[in-house]
Amino acid sequence: MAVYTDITDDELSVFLEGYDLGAPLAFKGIAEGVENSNFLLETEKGRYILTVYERRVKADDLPYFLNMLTWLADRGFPSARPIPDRKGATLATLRGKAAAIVEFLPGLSARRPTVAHCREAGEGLAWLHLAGEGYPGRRANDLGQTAWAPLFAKHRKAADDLKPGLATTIDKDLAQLALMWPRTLPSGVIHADYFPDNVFFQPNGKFAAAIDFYFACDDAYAYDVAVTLNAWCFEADGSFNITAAKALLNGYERRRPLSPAEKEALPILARGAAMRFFLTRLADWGSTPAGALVKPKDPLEYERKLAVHREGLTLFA
Ligand SMILES: Nc1ncnc2c1ncn2[C@@H]1O[C@H](COP(=O)(O)OP(=O)(O)O)[C@@H](O)[C@H]1O
Ligand SMILES: N[C@@H](CCOP(=O)(O)O)C(=O)O
Repeated sequence: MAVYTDITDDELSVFLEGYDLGAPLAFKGIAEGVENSNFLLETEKGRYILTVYERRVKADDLPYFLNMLTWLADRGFPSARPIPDRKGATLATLRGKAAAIVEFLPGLSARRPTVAHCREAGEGLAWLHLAGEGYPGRRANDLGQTAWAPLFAKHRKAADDLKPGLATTIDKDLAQLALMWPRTLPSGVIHADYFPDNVFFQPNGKFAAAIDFYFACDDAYAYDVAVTLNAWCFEADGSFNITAAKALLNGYERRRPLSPAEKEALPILARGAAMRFFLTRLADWGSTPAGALVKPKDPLEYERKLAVHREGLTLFA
């Protein structure tokens, strides 16, 4: 359960006095998620999500994320609009930690994404990329390719503990990725964590919304597509579902056609994207705060995806 910070009823009432949202009617912690503490908040004015930022989210980055959410919502993209307090600020402090209230978005995530979900998710991602164009905020991808080797250096032992000999394999992967990484692809605002739990669908299966923009940054659009392919198109048995992948790409291209260079780069981008999530999961393995009741995500799931990409993918005939 991702509730690291507990908020009492009194604290909530005092906090809400700063907003024009009326009195609280219901307030409960949300089990899903791993990064921040999230609460479902119902007030006399409506339903909201209260987030207390923890762990990886740097306070200095919060204006970038919150202003982006406002930017996207202003352009009609279905992301959660931040709610300003009575002074117009969207960033607040609660229990000494940064916090924000955002709009509650209806919709359900797909626990077992189908090919149709993949197509819709792909289209939603392209919509997000287009809606982000012109956003004036800048944030480098601090989990981009150049960050991987230094991150892995701190966790080599954990890798060998998980699977003897894995550290040497990862070293070789990192060297190849550094040599082959594309650096001139079209770039802009990317979500960078567009996993099934961060995408909502309407009851008719249509794309409804995207949440959890706290890894968003400037990077190649096709890298975001690669992160998404990895997150949505692998089967439980570890095989890559090419039909789902083609549907995802087809959905994406309904709104934003990929250039030949982007298509050509997808296999190496997908390998790098698998490395990125393997590494953060490896770093989290065993370092989850006591009492948070959060189950760390399995690094080996991404090590298996990495192994598939080592063999190379054929996405376009
Ligand atoms: N704007 C929102 N509208 C509706 N539900 C939300 C919203 N934001 C978060 N949630 C709920 O909270 C859960 C955790 O949110 P998320 O941002 O993914 O957390 P974390 O950053 O900790 O991973 C989501 O799975 C979803 O159920
Ligand atoms: N998607 C990442 C972990 C981040 O979790 P989220 O709940 O913020 O999406 C992973 O699977 O490793």
